[in-house]
Amino acid sequence: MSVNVQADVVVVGLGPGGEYVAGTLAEAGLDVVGIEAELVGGECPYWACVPSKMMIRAGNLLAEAGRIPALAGEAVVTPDWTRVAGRIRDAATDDWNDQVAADRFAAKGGRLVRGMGRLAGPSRVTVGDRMFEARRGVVLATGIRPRIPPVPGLEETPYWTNRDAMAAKELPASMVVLGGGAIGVELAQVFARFKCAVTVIEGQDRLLSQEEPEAGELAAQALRADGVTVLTGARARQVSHDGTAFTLRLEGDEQLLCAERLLVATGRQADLTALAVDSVGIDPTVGTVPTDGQMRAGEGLWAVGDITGRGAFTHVSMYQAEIAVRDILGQPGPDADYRALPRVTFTDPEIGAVGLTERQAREQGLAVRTGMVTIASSTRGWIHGPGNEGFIKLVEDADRGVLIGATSAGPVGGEVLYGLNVAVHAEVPVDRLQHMIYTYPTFHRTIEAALGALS
Ligand SMILES: Cc1cc2nc3c(=O)[nH]c(=O)nc-3n(C[C@H](O)[C@H](O)[C@H](O)COP(=O)(O)OP(=O)(O)OC[C@H]3O[C@@H](n4cnc5c(N)ncnc54)[C@H](O)[C@@H]3O)c2cc1C
Ligand SMILES: NC(=O)c1ccc[n+]([C@@H]2O[C@H](COP(=O)([O-])OP(=O)(O)OC[C@H]3O[C@@H](n4cnc5c(N)ncnc54)[C@H](O)[C@@H]3O)[C@@H](O)[C@H]2O)c1
Repeated sequence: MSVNVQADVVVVGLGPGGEYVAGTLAEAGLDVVGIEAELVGGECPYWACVPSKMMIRAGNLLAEAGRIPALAGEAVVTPDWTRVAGRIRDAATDDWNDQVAADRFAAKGGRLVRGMGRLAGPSRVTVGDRMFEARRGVVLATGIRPRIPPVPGLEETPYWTNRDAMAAKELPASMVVLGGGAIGVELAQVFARFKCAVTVIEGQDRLLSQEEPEAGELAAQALRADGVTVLTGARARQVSHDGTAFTLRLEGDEQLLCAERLLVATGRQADLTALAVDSVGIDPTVGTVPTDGQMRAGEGLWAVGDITGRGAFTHVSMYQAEIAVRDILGQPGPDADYRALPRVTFTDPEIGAVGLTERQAREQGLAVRTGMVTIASSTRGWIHGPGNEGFIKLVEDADRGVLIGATSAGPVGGEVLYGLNVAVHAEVPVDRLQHMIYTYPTFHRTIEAALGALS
């Protein structure tokens, strides 16, 4: 090693989790080295949350215009992807340039090192031929990458991942989306709304298979209403590309699927071998970095964000980052608590959920009561008219009389989720929730009806 650099803290990976840890500790006066292989800010602002939500905002506007004839008159809209691509390039990503974020980190007093960090035993990280030694600790925040399934032929084709989709200057005429999870359903709907002929192939028997069955069914209905072909319980057997188009063969099906583009969205995984976590006694084959409640992964070692496997969401990475910062600064604070973990799939309708699904609760052997009411049956849903699909589903631990899970699907379903998030997090007794005043006529008033339906 030609150089040996000392610092208080070395943060590897400056996505939302690592950038927060590194920047906050630097502001607190520690000498922080932040190592980033690509762009400061990570996946979320450049290839994930932010650009995808810009696409969704645009797609939702088109869909909303389509609802005008039933309610308000005539509207003629002409979808133009160049507006979306331009906004992502100019406003969101600065043409995938992170200078602003790098300057922000430097202004806080952090030292940015560009390159691939690799652990070299406790408190040591190498980048090329440079060795960084941390006096107080190392924080791992390197995120996860697309998991490409071993479908014969796939590796040899120019398939897209989320990164290609976020950078698309124009949309293909047709696309197959492999995987009907969060990425698959969000992007399938947007692309369909911009007149791309989309087929989603999901291996499980429903979309959004981690969520309530009703959520997957609603997502499928919404996608189909936008013209998407949804194939569940389907798996690709073989993929090829002839220089122009993709051809997919499905297991147990002789029919061929052809499309201009193939988006692979079949989950994501960490590359812990590249990070050499074995040098600090962590098994790289486990796939995630185990941590305790203070985000400690070992002596002088912390981990935050997607690599911890506690929910691949920006809000989880930042929640964990806050805990790690406190712990590194020696300040006491509560352990990480994932009982009320919220997530929102930003389809139209939005599908938000918090805590356990009914099935997860039953598998824990709890005495479960559920209540479910559609948004359309509420006054606000009825007033809303077209686009009012959705429901509130509650999961109660009947022995304790508290909600332990909930799904809020509908227009602004992700916003309505907030009240349920508080209820699950704070363990507000159902009896108290049933006796509070719910504003009329709101979407969230459906929660009151769902509480009344608990059985
Ligand atoms: C299409 C898409 C849409 C999404 N939408 C949402 C959403 O709406 N809401 C939400 O909450 N979440 C969303 N997510 C998830 C969200 O993007 C992640 O949870 C979040 O980015 C995780 O942050 P992180 O800090 O753990 O890792 P990342 O953001 O992945 O950042 C890790 C950083 O580490 C760097 N790195 C990796 N290895 C090394 C190394 N060895 N040395 C140095 N640097 C390294 C990487 O270059 C990267 O910059 C979405 C994800 C995708 C793919
Ligand atoms: N709105 C949000 O918060 C948001 C949006 C996008 C992504 N994300 C995060 O990113 C993560 C990754 O997203 P994702 O959609 O890639 O993963 P995912 O795990 O959510 O969904 C992947 C889907 O692909 C299916 N699948 C796997 N292998 C398959 C195969 N060979 N053929 C057909 N289907 C197959 C799985 O059954 C699963 O339903 C999400 O879990 C989420 O944490 C969040």
